[in-house]
Amino acid sequence: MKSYVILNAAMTLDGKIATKTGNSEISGEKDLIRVHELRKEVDGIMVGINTVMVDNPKLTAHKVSNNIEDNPVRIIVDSNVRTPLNSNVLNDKAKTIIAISNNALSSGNNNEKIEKLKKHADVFSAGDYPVDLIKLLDYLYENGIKTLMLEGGSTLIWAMFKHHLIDEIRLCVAPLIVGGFDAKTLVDGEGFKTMAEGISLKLKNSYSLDNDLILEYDCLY
Ligand SMILES: NC(=O)C1=CN([C@@H]2O[C@H](COP(=O)(O)OP(=O)(O)OC[C@H]3O[C@@H](n4cnc5c(N)ncnc54)[C@H](O)[C@@H]3O)[C@@H](O)[C@H]2O)C=CC1
Ligand SMILES: Nc1nc(O)c(N)c(N[C@@H]2O[C@H](COP(=O)(O)O)[C@@H](O)[C@H]2O)n1
Repeated sequence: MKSYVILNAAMTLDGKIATKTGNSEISGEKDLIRVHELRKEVDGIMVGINTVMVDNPKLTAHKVSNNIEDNPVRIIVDSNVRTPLNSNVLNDKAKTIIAISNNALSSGNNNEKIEKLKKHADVFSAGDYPVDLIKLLDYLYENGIKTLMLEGGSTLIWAMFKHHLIDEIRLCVAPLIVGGFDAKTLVDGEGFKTMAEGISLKLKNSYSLDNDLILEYDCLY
């Protein structure tokens, strides 16, 4: 069994989830409240290590609650043990799991960093390289994370789609165009070769929040 995964992200009308400089402040205040209500509902929230390095997010429900018990378990997918020790995700506001690769664990080069991380987080290793997402989701489910919010970024979202691990999408489309070859889109990675291989979606809800459009889809596999 694996966790039920909800991908939540904000993108510009031209499909970017950050500008070429990594600025990702896209959606309006009402959408951010929606995001934090969702964080409060789910058991876990997962991001890739680049998101931690670029945004230094807290990944708590801080806009809607000060109660630590409302915060989801934070999961960082970090094959090479790059999580900075002063990251907000290592604060005491919620439990954190750092998922690393078996290669990073067995090389011996990261022992000191892993010991330091273990003072603030659980460290779980799966897959030689990169992190085996299927094993990770099994582990999360077995450890009580039945619902998991995936917040990004583009590389991790691609890997999760490639393995058919995303069940639902909640997307905020903001009325903005930023362009840029180097600006991250909702899904990057190597991509599928044909439309036939693409993930089919079923639109199940759409509504406006001030100037933002919220789209909700089920993934059909
Ligand atoms: N607008 C929005 O809703 C959001 C925007 N962002 C933006 O996304 C950008 C970061 O996205 P990316 O650079 O694509 O990085 P990412 O956050 O997706 O992290 C990717 C990294 O995760 C690690 N990783 C470990 N195992 C992996 C696996 N099995 N598959 C894939 N990756 C694995 C790799 O080191 C990989 O480089 C930032 O600029 C951030 O601001 C991030 C979250 C939400
Ligand atoms: N849905 C959404 N809309 C935006 O406008 C955003 N900027 C994001 N970004 C995500 O939120 C993280 C910051 O979270 P904290 O408030 O620090 O907990 C950021 O890293 C993105 O994951 N999302």
